[in-house]
Amino acid sequence: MIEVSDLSVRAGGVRAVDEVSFSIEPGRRLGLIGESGSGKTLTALAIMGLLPDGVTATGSVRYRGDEILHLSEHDRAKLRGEVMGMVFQEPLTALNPVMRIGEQIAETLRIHRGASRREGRAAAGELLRRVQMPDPEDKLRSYPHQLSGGQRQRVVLAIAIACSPELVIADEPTTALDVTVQAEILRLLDAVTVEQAAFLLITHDLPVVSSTCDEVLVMYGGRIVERGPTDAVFARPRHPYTAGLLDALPDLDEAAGARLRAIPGTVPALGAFPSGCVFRDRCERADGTCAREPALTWDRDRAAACWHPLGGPVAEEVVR
Ligand SMILES: Nc1ncnc2c1ncn2[C@@H]1O[C@H](COP(=O)(O)OP(=O)(O)OP(=O)(O)O)[C@@H](O)[C@H]1O
Repeated sequence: MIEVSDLSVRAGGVRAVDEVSFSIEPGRRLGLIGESGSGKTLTALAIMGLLPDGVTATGSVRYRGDEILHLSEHDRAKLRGEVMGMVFQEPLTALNPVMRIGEQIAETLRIHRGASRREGRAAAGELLRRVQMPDPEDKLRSYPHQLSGGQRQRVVLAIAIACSPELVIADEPTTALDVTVQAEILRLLDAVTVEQAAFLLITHDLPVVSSTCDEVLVMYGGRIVERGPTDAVFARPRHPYTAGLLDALPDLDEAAGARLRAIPGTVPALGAFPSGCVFRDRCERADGTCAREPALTWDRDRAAACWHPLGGPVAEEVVR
């Protein structure tokens, strides 16, 4: 459906994305991973037609066979609403600070679907329910600053899926959120994009890719250095960079029989832990001695870890 061929992006005099090619088929979930600065965001922005001034793209991006990379801004904006939706890292920058939530969602439907004011408002309420916003009718009248970060990201998601796009791109959709709502937003993204056609997830979070994506692309220095079915790439990484990324994760098999390894220097975050993480309001250590919050429990049959947001891992243990 979306075919990217030899896409290069020049930013600040350098080729930040270097002849990248891949396609996203309907119904597929593609993970784009790689270290900071490897070119993931610029790749997504080039697909969306949202590159900042002075940043230029060459190569080809095709939608249903038609070249879209160099369409006029007017045509790109139309495609963005109708065919592609994007969820950004920081929801505040994606929302208009002086416009009520309901109007922002309804505006998308008015522009792209020709909805009347009333229809737009009714649909906005329904979309807020779909993204599981608490008190959706009240929230329609709120301004972005009156919502929490997680609630704002739900609004961005509602706008992104308002016109049932064929592709949803999410760029680090949970990085800016409190750790306690990250898992919830990811579950929601997963659920709403199941109903959509294709999903491109940009993240540093390998466990999330592992549990969400069918295929994965690994970027390094602007190039794709490895690609393939997620299970195969994670089980047998061929590129040393991918192997290095995977090595940075705690090993659950090891954990089943021994103490878990702490990752030196990492701030505990969802991204540092394997899939199957469950966030609780309070720590759920087996012996019940830890009352810190928030805390993380993962794979409770085999291992559990507690951490404090400022102090790093405070305890790691095997639960038998
Ligand atoms: N507007 C810009 N002008 C100049 N250079 C830019 C611009 N935007 C990005 N770059 C540079 O392009 C390179 C790729 O940036 P990009 O944001 O795509 O990386 P990324 O892989 O998404 O990183 P992160 O995971 O930190 O978001 C980086 O070196 C970045 O500094």
